[in-house]
Amino acid sequence: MIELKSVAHTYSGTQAIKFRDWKINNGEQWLLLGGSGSGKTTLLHILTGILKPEIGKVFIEDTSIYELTSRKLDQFRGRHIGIIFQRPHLIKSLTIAENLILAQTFAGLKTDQERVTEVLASLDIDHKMHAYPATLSQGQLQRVSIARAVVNRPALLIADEPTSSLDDKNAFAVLDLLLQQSGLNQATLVVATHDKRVKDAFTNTYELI
Ligand SMILES: Nc1ncnc2c1ncn2[C@@H]1O[C@H](COP(=O)(O)OP(=O)(O)OP(=O)(O)O)[C@@H](O)[C@H]1O
Repeated sequence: MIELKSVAHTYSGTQAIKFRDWKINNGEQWLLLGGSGSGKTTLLHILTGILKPEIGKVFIEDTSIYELTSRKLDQFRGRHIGIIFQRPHLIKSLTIAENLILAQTFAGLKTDQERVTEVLASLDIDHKMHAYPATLSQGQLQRVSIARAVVNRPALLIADEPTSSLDDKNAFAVLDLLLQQSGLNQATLVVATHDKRVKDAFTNTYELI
């Protein structure tokens, strides 16, 4: 379960952004909606352990994440949170498989080549396992970044604007993959977007105003 309790944040020189309490049960799929400047990125950073809110608490699987030491929080993030950015951030000098193995190592986990192959196969991209990122298409890179996000079986899978730069066909294809992967890996899914096209795919919505 993921819980946001009495969270608010103030950047220096700006008004406080207050976030409604939010309880997400395991396996649920949520849309985080909000217009430009409403605080979506701020909230994603708070949820993913990147930004400690000025006040309030964030619990992931009973751990109050901002009470961890920074080293423990880094490992916790690697193990329990998978993030998919709008554009894939892969290491160019490593192959696709090596990029996924690095994600395991960063999380303090043992290298598990079988899991890497399994995840790449579930996204139909295992044939590119030994290729370098520069040789893949954008759509293929997007699938690899989903694979990297789920490789450690995170409790929470977060996607930040995964569809807004895509045409209708590709936007729905990426959305299908996210929903499918969150189901396969029993991960809670939060998709942050201002892309109203994806609204119907979710029953749960947390809206920032
Ligand atoms: N580092 C910062 N310093 C000061 N103010 C900031 C900082 N980051 C964000 N803000 C302000 O906090 C508010 C929320 O910003 P945030 O980036 O979370 O919004 P958003 O919903 O993600 O917007 P968008 O959809 O345009 O990316 C905005 O008013 C923004 O100007």
